[in-house]
Amino acid sequence: MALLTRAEYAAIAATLNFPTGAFIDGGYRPAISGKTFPTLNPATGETLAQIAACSAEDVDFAVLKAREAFDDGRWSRMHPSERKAVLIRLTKLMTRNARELAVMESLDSGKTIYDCETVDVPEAINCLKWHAETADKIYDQVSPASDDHIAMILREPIGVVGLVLPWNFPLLMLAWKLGPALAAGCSVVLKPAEETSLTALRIAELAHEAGLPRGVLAVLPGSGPDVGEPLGRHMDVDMISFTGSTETGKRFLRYAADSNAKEVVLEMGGKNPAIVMDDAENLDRVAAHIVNGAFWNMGENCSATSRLIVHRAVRDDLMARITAHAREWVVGDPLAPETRVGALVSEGHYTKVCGYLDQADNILLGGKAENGFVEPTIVALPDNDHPLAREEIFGPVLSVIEVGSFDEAIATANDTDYGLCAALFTANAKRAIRGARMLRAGTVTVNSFGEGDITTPFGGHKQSGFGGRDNGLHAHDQYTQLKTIWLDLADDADEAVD
Ligand SMILES: NC(=O)C1=CN([C@@H]2O[C@H](COP(=O)(O)OP(=O)(O)OC[C@H]3O[C@@H](n4cnc5c(N)ncnc54)[C@H](O)[C@@H]3O)[C@@H](O)[C@H]2O)C=CC1
Ligand code: BAL
Repeated sequence: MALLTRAEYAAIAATLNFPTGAFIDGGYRPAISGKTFPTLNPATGETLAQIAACSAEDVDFAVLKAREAFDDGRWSRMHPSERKAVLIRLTKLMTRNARELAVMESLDSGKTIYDCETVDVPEAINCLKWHAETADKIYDQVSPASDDHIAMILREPIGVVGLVLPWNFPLLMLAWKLGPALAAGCSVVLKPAEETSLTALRIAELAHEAGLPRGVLAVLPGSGPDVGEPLGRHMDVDMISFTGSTETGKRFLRYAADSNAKEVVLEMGGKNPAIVMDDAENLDRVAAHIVNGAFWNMGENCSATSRLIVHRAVRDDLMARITAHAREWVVGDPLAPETRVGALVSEGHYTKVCGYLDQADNILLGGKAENGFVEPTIVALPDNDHPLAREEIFGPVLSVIEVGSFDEAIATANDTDYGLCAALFTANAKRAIRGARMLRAGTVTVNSFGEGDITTPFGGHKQSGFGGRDNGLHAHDQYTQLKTIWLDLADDADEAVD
């Protein structure tokens, strides 16, 4: 789809109807308390809408309706091909409303319209479609039991699941989790991040227009303590799938331990290294990957390349190329199609990122921050112990650490509490494979930056991940549980029961 002009996007923005109610049992409704909270456009500070501020009583009601729906089988026992048809209809409705979703997402999050139009919306549609297609293609198993028995291993939907989402990819993270959860037949209570509730609320409406039965999907806007915690502690929620900070992720483990030992899958923070060795080829291409990895989505990305670990033999050449590429990234109005770096998601987050800029002594590029916007910034660090090398900044800030050998590069890369993604640039095939094996990360890319695609599992080692994976068929493991059914086939007359 060709991009529009800034004026055309502004005209669409002016016509948008923002959803404001919680979505429970097939329709929008106010929070039971009647309370609301504002959702802002971080690029302008303008209030877009007042949204229902849900709390524990809304969680109870949504879970009750989700449980009723699960138990009566209106979705969980619907024929898989019919579940698939409903989900495919949802993707068609999203495609029909793609432009509206892209503009809504950009206004609510500060993300660029360029990314919303070319990545977030099309990839969310593709992701839901991919999982929809699996609904009638995943088979159960029969075990190698004796001739007198048959043992079936069934994969059943786990039940009522709570999906707790971050604000950096509101629609895409929704699709990563909602696609496999609904394809598996689960009922879903979804909590968007309080900064970015709008597109999730709109998707719930489109899903019901597509034929999703009432009760199967609830969307509850509100704060972490008011909605996330009661969901995490709920005795009738079977599983939580969370994406966000490591600190909040760990809370969900405590909530589960204190309540019903529900399953918990956590996709958390990262401090992702990109290693560039002295034998890396085509440094200009390497530079383009590093810049994209560090500054795409304002660096508000769990897989962002935030540490460049570079061999000193190529450092100066590489840095010249990286700064040249980074200067091309236009910062500013998210609705202008040429913008590549929009606004940070909130004033609070902007203040946090500015606090890191204040700790940077040796800024090689950028460093300017104004009214919620931060320039792509490159900082040289003396070593890997500096706070900019250790803490997740979640802003467009790339730290550079110089090393003198392959072993030092790998050791520096692994010297972190996180283990989500890593990149390794080298022309030496043995080093590439050895390095990829030695790096403690869920995804390692060689001579590129990326997260894989919808077919490959995504999640972290160490404090970046727990309990399962998003994406690929592995995502379905989160939302299903195994059941074994043994059948005795022996002839009654021949068989003595001990
Ligand atoms: N891995 C990732 O993709 C993300 C990482 N982050 C990191 O986290 C930092 C802080 O951002 P936040 O928005 O505060 O992340 P967060 O992890 O607190 O928020 C993620 C989700 O958890 C919910 N939540 C927050 N507190 C909760 C609680 N006590 N109980 C239950 N649910 C709760 C939020 O409402 C949101 O829906 C960022 O600066 C960034 O470093 C943030 C968003 C996504
Ligand atoms: N990059 C996708 C996962 C995340 O940032 O939350």
